[in-house]
Amino acid sequence: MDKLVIQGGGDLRGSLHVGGSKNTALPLMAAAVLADGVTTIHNMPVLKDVATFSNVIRVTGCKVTWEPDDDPSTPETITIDGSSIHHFEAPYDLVKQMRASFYMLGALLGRGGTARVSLPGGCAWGPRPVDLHIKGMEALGAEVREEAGYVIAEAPGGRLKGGHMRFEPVSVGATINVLLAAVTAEGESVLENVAAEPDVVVFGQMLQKMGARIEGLGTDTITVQGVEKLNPVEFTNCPDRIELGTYMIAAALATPARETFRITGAEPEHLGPEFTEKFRQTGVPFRVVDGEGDWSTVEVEGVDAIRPVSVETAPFPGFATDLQAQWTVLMTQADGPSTVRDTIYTDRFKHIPELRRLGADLKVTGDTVHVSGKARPLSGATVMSTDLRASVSLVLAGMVASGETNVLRVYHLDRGYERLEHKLQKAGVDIVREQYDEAHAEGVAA
Ligand SMILES: CC(=O)N[C@H]1[C@@H](OP(=O)(O)OP(=O)(O)OC[C@H]2O[C@@H](n3ccc(=O)[nH]c3=O)[C@H](O)[C@@H]2O)O[C@H](CO)[C@@H](O)[C@@H]1O
Ligand SMILES: C=C(OP(=O)(O)O)C(=O)O
Repeated sequence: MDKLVIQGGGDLRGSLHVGGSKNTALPLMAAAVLADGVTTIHNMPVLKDVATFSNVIRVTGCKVTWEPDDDPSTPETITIDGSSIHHFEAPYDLVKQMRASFYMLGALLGRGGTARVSLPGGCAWGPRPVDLHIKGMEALGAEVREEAGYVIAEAPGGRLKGGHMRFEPVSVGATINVLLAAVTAEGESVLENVAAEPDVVVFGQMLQKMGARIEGLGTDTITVQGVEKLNPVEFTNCPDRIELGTYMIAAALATPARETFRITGAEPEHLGPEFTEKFRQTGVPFRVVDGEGDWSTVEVEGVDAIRPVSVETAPFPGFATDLQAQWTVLMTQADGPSTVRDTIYTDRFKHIPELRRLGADLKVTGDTVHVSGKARPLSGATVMSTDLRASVSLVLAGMVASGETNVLRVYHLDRGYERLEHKLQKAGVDIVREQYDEAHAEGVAA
């Protein structure tokens, strides 16, 4: 297994580059399965999750070509040839590795009217049900049953029918899955209380380019007029908004006062107004300037003092739950107490005991973390990654802690941050990846 070893207290200087969005890349890949031909997607991140999903798609007989290179600043291109699809299944061994594999339910139903997809496996935190995904397929006329850990769905007569579905609560994944199925259903579908995250909007735009008739992207109601088939296209993925938010927080934490740190390849609009406003309230100056090509550069200026700012997560345009763990670390360096509340995943706090090991003064009551602020400085320790965003929060904390921090189980981090240690090294952070034998490591429970 790999761990990251960080010598904390150093400065962040220069720039970091944002890669293609993970949470958009995965539905874009699922969309490609709907077309009988070769779809090309640019600006793909080189991530474990993209590799896993490529394998999920390969099981169906579709050909996936992906040749990542070693330079994280150059975007990658993936091609998915849907013409040879013949096996309408997503097996447990792959689906258990990544929850978004469940998008194959909508993709396979939409493409062939039949799907056998494993239920997603163990969760990184609390319950993450898929009831809305299944109800959505039923609303489109699918006959769905569960058998031996698999969801088996059939469209009577081989094609789904338009239907009505209201999502409660708002769900990114269920909106995507039901859209995948609805675009080729016969007739009109009305989807209410849908997610408006940029991941969903950009995915919907690719479906439109493929010939889907969709209205209402980015609002709370989407209407679809089903078409018989979709065409393969060439499409460009958007930058990763969570990576951008993470780097803005890193810059606020570690850029020397009055120096400017640059985050390139960004799409700041995708962060949403709530994050931007809360970041502004911390007193850390930032501005958006033109960048290379289609994307922007965000310039963050280092400060002497960070103001405490409480946040509460909410569906887009609210504060993203995928940024709350990183925000908690930012608030450990603020000049006073604050709270971080997660209303989407009310128990997404597995990073808290680990941050406490670094000396952070944090208390959890219900869905809220109480952060005491900078009064208690952080110092290096060995900590364990438990999920993707938890693990990057530990890296951020390690960057500001005095001494050495060892972040174990970084395979979680590799799901969503492309070559993070290489990027951080270039920006002046003393961070290295090392192999370790967890079972025999001193002081580490297996
Ligand atoms: C691959 C991907 O894009 N993952 C993101 C996606 O996850 P994911 O799509 O799994 O998250 P959802 O938006 O579905 O979850 C939102 C809420 O809906 C609930 N729910 C969801 C589905 C369902 O069938 N029933 C139900 O009750 C969940 O428990 C949660 O409370 O959105 C989350 C919320 O922004 C992010 O944290 C994840 O990074
Ligand atoms: C939680 C995340 O992904 P997933 O939904 O695939 O677990 C994430 O991207 O932060």
